[in-house]
Parts: sequence; C-alpha cells; structure tokens
Amino acid sequence: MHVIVRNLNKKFGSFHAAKDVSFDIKKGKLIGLLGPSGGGKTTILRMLAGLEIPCSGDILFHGKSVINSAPQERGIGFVFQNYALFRHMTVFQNIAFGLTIQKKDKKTIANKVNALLELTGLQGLENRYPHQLSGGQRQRVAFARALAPEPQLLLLDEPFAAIDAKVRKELRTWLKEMIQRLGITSIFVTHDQEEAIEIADEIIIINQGRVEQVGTPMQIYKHPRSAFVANFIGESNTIRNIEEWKGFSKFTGLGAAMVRPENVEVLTHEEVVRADTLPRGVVSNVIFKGSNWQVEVNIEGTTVLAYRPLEKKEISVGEEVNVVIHQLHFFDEDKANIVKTSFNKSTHKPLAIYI
Ligand SMILES: Nc1ncnc2c1ncn2[C@@H]1O[C@H](COP(=O)(O)OP(=O)(O)OP(=O)(O)O)[C@@H](O)[C@H]1O
Repeated sequence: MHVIVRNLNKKFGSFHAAKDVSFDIKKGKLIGLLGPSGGGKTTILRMLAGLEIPCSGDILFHGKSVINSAPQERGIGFVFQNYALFRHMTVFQNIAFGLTIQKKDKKTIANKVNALLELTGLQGLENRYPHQLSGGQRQRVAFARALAPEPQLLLLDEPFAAIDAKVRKELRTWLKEMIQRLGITSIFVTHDQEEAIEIADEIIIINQGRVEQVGTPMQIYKHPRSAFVANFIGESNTIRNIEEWKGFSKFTGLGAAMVRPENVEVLTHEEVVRADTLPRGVVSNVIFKGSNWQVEVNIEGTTVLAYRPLEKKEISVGEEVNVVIHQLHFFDEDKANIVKTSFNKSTHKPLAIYI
C-alpha cells in the first residue's frame, strides 16, 4: 500500500506531540520511525492506525483519505513490543483471532493459520499457550496474528524491545526477510539506531514531534541534515573551536563542526610529512575494536575520536600525534554544508573544497 502523510498535527492539551508531520511511503517498503524517547513516534503510528485522531492534516492510503475511517476499516496489522497475545488462547487461536472476527469459515481459517505457522517457523507449537513460549516465539506469533487478516500495512511498535540482545538480532533479520518476501508495506518504531540502520529501507527521523530527515540509512549517515541527526545516527565528534586548529582558521564563524571518526586520520611522528601544517594533539585513549583501533586524541581541549586501521603501527596513550580531517559538516538553521579537505601530499596543507 502506498501511504501519504500530509501535515499531521496532534496536540495533547497544550502539548504539541506531532508537528506538521509529512512523508510518503512506497508500496512494499520497510520504514523505520527512529528518534529519542518521547519524540512522537508512537503518536504518529497510532494516528496511522486510527487509534488517535489528528488535530489537522491528512493520511492517504492508495491515494484515498482514511482520516475519517475507523481503525478496523484501514486494513492495518499491528505488532506491539509486549507481544499482547491473548493469554488464555493457544498459538493457533491467537493467530486465528482476526479471521474469527471476520467470521471466516473453519477450513479457510485452518488453511491460513497453517500457512502462517509454516511461514513463521512455528509448526508444532500451535497448541501451546503464550506462557509456554520464548520471547522470540511469542513475537513470531504476534507477527503471524497481525498478518492473518492480510493487512495492506503493518505497523510495528518497538517489536523487539522486550527481547534479549541475541534473539533480537536474529528476529530483526528474520523480520526483514519476511517482509521482503511478502512485499507488505511496513512501518516500525524504534529508538535503536543500529536496528533502524540494519533493517529499514528508509528511515524517518523524528525529534520533538517533527520529521528531522527522511532517507535511506546510508543517505542519512553520509548527509545528515542537522546536528541532531548527525549526532543521533552513528558516531560523531562535535568540535566547537575548529577555527583555532592549525590550518582551519578560515572556518571562523561557521559554528560547531561535526566530524565522523572515519574521517579523522591519526598520524604518528614517523608517518607525518609536515607536522607544522597539521593540528597536533595527545592520545588520551586507545581501544582495540577487533576491526580497528578507536583512538581518542585531545586537540586544543577537545577530545576527538578517530578510527585507525590495524595494519598501522599501534599507538600509545600519551603519544603526540597529528591529525588530518578529511571531511567536516557544518549546520546552519536550514542548511547542511559538507567540507571535504584535499591535502597537498608533500606539505599536508589543507585545501578546502565545499560540496
Ligand atoms: N494520550 C496522551 N496524553 C498526553 N500526552 C501524551 C499522550 N500520548 C503521548 N503523549 C505525549 O506525547 C509525547 C510523544 O509520545 P510518544 O509516545 O508518541 O513518543 P515516542 O517517540 O513513541 O516515545 P517512546 O520511544 O518513549 O515510546 C510524549 O511527551 C508523551 O508524554
């Protein structure tokens, strides 16, 4: 189902929980609504489901407004974080619930439930009650139950929040494959950036009731539109005084710079060609991360995180080093600027290129 959300507003008393929220979701996409706690993600999901009435704005499914449609008329499946299975019903009865409500005949129900048991890998567990299942199995039942009435849109509210880390990872991959296979448009709420990056086709970043940015995980990581997004997605360094660093005096007046650790190169005394043209600092921490070293360097009072390849010489705390900043982000009210630096190989003199 193609979903269009236009200028949705929701107030709870004087509190503005959703502010002019707009986005489009193409059919079959898996979308992550990502943002800090209290940002308004669940409120947006509930408005899509018809469980919360917006103060203004519109929601279109297949190009038709559903703003006045009741939840049961919207063709939506729901999966919540706390399973919300019926405790007194077996797995079979839980999955069959929506079909029973629709008054489908017994044979149709049995066929559908059996197909879903197979799809979700729950065969053999159909006669168990929820308390006889693991957290991961319960969440699969919740998923199968939501799918049974063949919804056109699946809404998942923190579906993995109550599940331990290892099973959670497995379930994420499972869910992504399942949704791809079924081609059902799905929106899931999470405040876990890793989860969103791993499984979403597109991410909608929500903060303080507003859409901060919409894009693929890669687009958002590489081109964050605001300092908030840059800090929320991935690791980043905020450098407030970069104009005081050697070679960066031309960046006066641009405000804080944001730099990703992979764009900071640490050079030891032996590796540097012209130390006098580059910022200089002292290594304050080194952590072995399996695939690289995480190095923290104190430069002009700011601690900067950098990644250092394992094939390079090991660095020690207290060592004096130089750093090359390959890319920086600066944010204005309504504009994001990326600055790539190109270095003269023999002098290391930075030449700024704005892109
Ligand atoms: N029924 C309500 N009455 C009053 N305030 C509400 C109501 N529902 C939500 N809110 C407020 O709206 C804001 C957004 O809540 P919402 O649950 O949508 O955020 P969220 O991003 O989903 O957060 P979380 O990740 O913690 O679930 C919060 O400040 C919340 O307290």
